Order: sequence, then structure tokens, then C-alpha cells
Amino acid sequence: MRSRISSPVSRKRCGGAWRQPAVRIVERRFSMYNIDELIEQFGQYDPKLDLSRYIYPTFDLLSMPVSQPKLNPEILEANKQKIVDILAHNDVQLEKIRATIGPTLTLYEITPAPGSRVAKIKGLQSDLGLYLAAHVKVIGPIPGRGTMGIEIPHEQADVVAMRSVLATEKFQQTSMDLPIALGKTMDNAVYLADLAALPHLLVAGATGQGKSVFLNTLIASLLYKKHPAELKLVLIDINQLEFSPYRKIARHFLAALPDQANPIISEVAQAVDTLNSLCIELDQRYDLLKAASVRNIQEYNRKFINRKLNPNDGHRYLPYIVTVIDEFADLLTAEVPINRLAQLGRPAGIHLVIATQRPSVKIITGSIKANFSSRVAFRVASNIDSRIIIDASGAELLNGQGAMLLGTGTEIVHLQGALIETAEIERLCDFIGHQRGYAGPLLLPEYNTEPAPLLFDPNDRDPFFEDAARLIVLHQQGSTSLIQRKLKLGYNRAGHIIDQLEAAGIVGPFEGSKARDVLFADEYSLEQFLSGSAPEPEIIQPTMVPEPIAEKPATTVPTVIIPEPEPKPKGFWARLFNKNY
Ligand SMILES: Nc1ncnc2c1ncn2[C@@H]1O[C@H](COP(=O)(O)OP(=O)(O)OP(=O)(O)O)[C@@H](O)[C@H]1O
Repeated sequence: MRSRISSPVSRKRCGGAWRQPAVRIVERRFSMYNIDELIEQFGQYDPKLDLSRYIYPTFDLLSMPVSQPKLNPEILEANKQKIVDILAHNDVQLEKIRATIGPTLTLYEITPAPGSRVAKIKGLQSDLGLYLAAHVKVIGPIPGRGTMGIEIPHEQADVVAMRSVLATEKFQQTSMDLPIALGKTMDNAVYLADLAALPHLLVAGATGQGKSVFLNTLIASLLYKKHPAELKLVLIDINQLEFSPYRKIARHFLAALPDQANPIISEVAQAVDTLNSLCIELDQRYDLLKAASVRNIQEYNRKFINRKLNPNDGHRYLPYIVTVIDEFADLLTAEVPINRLAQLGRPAGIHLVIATQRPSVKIITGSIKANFSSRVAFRVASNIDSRIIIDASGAELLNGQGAMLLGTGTEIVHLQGALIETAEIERLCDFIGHQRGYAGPLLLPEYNTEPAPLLFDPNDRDPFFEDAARLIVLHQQGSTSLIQRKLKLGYNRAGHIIDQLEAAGIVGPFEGSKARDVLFADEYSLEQFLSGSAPEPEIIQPTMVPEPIAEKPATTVPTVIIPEPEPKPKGFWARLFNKNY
């Protein structure tokens, strides 16, 4: 018997871009199909098939690292001797001393003789600085090594070229989902992190210390590793300065709202709408994960690739969505969706990187800190600013020029960030942009901010009004996207229906990205209300509205008389329960 299976790619053309299919989830299993047979006949689903000839960026697009003058071994030895001398002079004997040359400083790791006091060694920081004529820092004890460290900055810091971290075996062979090459540690090791695991990043520092370069290295790392089918970027740059080169890769890697003229978001209102739209995308992804009985995007995509999820039921391959916001201090009005995305984004493959040059408690609030446990601090003016960012001092002592402290919640790592220049980003974007891409950016769900109409005309109800009311009450979830998905309606129409439901007193008022309250506790009381047995909510007449302020709907469920016997589910409910709907 020949099994019938739909084309896995069920996206619709819309306004020059690709729209995700409306999600209609039916709990239908593939039990009637033999999965192995399907895979044998069609092979695994290949998300990259649409752009199967896509060529990943090559390393020659990046500048060769400039060879740095080697540190003079005589100076190294002289410094070592000075450290031994000054410590001995203060009755601290050493068992061992070892120098590690890093990109910006040399770390002398010392093993003090038994009985030496840590506080005493730390107290000698200024003396060492004076004797070595440098900005010396004493760190430690270094956990797990029984040593302490004396850091002496180089007169001329090495630049860590982007190429020198990306063109390494470590980066090329990593199995991380979203690898980002941040730079090098103080002992010259390439430092990679997995954004999928972090799972979000807060980046802060004073102006001119390397934040924007950092964001560009993060984006470039992802562009080097991911196929356009696997990753979408949402770039928000209110100052319109940093992200303009990425316009060229809009058809490959960007996601945008429908009708968004510029794929790089530069207006506050549009940024807020986009973040709210991402919350709708988040809800849709959670519904998909639930329908697929999986816990996260990785398991979901694995199932989809193995053809265990039917695109006809609304399932689709889910790319990671990484949202980068340069200067989120401009978006304080969007704190609710930002926090929601940060709390729930990880399993759905939605990740946030938010940056600010204003590390104050007004911007980096308690809730932002609670939701962004991974944070990067560039040099700041004071140790108070450093504490606001990474809950520890130290960022005020950094050298600038891309030096950073990465706090992951469990440890703080001192890194020298990689440097990527604007010309390198241009070359990278040209390389990708000149290749065949999709018809446009991936379209995010529409987000409707129109307020509910002041007047409600019961004769003007949408034909889907009652079905929508039943859905909302059944799921006890006043969400526009639920109506949109289950009834297969456009977002605007679903938005109008939810306004009508609000005016009818079935759902509560709009509350940002949170679902509205459902004001009917069960389907039975709703049926009574719809059939007219319960009193209709009062219709607001123009003469009764002195000010143009929307009337709030009733906050209690209308009282109904419950007749005997209870009617059997019919029509909509019967269809729903029989899963034919
Ligand atoms: N990793 C790095 N290695 C070497 N130099 C760097 C590095 N990062 C930044 N710099 C130097 O610092 C300068 C400023 O960096 P950047 O533009 O990233 O600062 P910023 O913190 O974003 O500033 P602003 O807040 O004003 O946008 C760069 O032009 C570059 O010269």
C-alpha cells in the first residue's frame, strides 16, 4: 500500500516573504503509517533542502591575525625575580612560581610555602605594583590548584583576531547547538560558550569598551556555524548604527514582522511589537512541543526530521531564534515581554542577548538580573557598576579594548574578547547575501496593538464568535493566538474576535503579553449565555460614555439558572470531543 504524505514544506508565500503555516494541532498519530517505511521511501526530512547549495562562510573573509611582538624573555625572568624578592622580603617564601603569557597580561602563578597567609600576600599588591612599575593585581586562591596569581598587564595588549578563534579545531569541531567564540582566556585558550545553554546573555559596560564588537563576534560565530534553515536573528538597534551590514543577509538569516520595511528594527514601537510577537511565537512553539510530547526544540526537531510529526497538523521545523538588542535601556517599556521570553525561551529555542552602556539599577533591574543569569561586564567606571552587572567587583579594573568578565552564575571568567572589524562583517554579509536565499525574512506572527472598540454591536459579531468563545472557555485561556491557531484565522481577525469577546464580557481586558482572564468558568454557563438564557451584558450607548474610556467588562461570571437534565454536547463541542474538528 502506498502511504500518502504531504510535502514537508508547507510554508505560504506572503508579501514577498515566507510565512509560517497557521498552526493547527490535531492529536493525530502516525500509527497508521510505518515510520520506517516512510523514511525508507522519502528519506529523513532535510530542513536545508530549500537552500541545499548554501556555502558556509570561509575563513579567508576574516583578516589574518597581525603577528604580535613576542614578550621579551629577559623581562619575564626579571619580573619573576622581583616577585620572589619582594615576597621573601616580607617573609613569604615560595615553593614554586610559573609564568603564563596571556593575550593582555602575564599571570605569575605562585605556590606559597606552608603556613603563608593569603591576606598577607593580598596586602602586598601595592608594594608589588610599585616595585614592578605596573598595575599589578593579586588574585586567588585559585580554586582546585592551591595557588595564587599575580597578574602583570602587558604594555601593549595583543589583539585576539576573530580568525584566530574561529579557525581553530575547537570551534570547527564543536557539537554545541549555538556556539559563540567569545575570545581567549588569560592563559591563551580559545573560549567557547553555547548560547543554547547559557541560555540568554546580558552585556553591559561603559561606552567604548567593546560591547558592540562583542555583539558582532557573537553574531559572526553563529553565522559561521549555522545554516539559514537552522537560525533566525532578530536584530534591534535603536541607534541604527551597529547592525546595518546585516540587512544584506535578511533573506537568509533574519526574522521580521509582516510589512516591516527595514529588517533591522530601529524604532521603539516596532521593537516592542516584535518582542510581543516573539511571545506569540513562543506560545505557538510551546503548543507544538506539547502536541509532539517533547520537552525541547532539539527533541522536537529530531522527531520532525524523522517524519514522526505531520506538517498537515501544523508541525514545522523550528529554527533557533536569537534576538540581539543593542541598548535595551531604550526598551524599558518592553520589560514584560523581555522577561517572559527569558523565562520561557530556552526549550522553545528562543534566546536573547541584551546590551546596555548604562549599568544602573534602573536599567538592570532585579527581574532582569533574575532572568539573565549569564552576564558579561566590560570595563565600567566603578566597582558598584561592576556589582550591578556580575554581582562582584573587578570590571572597574579591566583594561578596556574588549577585556571582559563573564559571569555564568557559578564562576567568573576573565577573557580578552575577539576583535572583528566592520570591513570583516561587510565581507561576511556580502558572501552570504550574494547567495540564493529565501524570498524574504522569516515572518513572525502579527502582533495587534489596536485597542478594543468602545462600542460593541452584537449584530456585528464575527461568524466565528461563538466557536472562539467555546474554545477560550474550554482551554480557560484568553489568547488571540489560540483562536488564530485552532480556527485557522489571520491574526487581525482573531484580534477582532477577542475584542468582541471582551466587549461581550467573556474575556477580561488586554494585559500585555499575558493571556486575558476568562470570565466563564465552564462551557455550560457559556452555552446558557450564548443561547440567551442568561442576561446579555449591558450594551454601552454613546450617550452613556462621557469620556472616551473603554468600559471594563464584568469581572464575574453572569448568573445562570441550571436546568435539568444537563444537555449532551452537540455541534461544536461534539465535533471537538470526537476530534473531527
Ligand atoms: N576585542 C577587542 N579587541 C581589541 N580592541 C577592541 C575590542 N573590542 C573593542 N575594541 C576597541 O574599542 C573600540 C570601541 O569598541 P566598541 O565600539 O565595541 O565599544 P562599545 O562599548 O560598543 O561603545 P558604545 O557603547 O559607544 O557603542 C573599538 O573601535 C576597538 O578599537
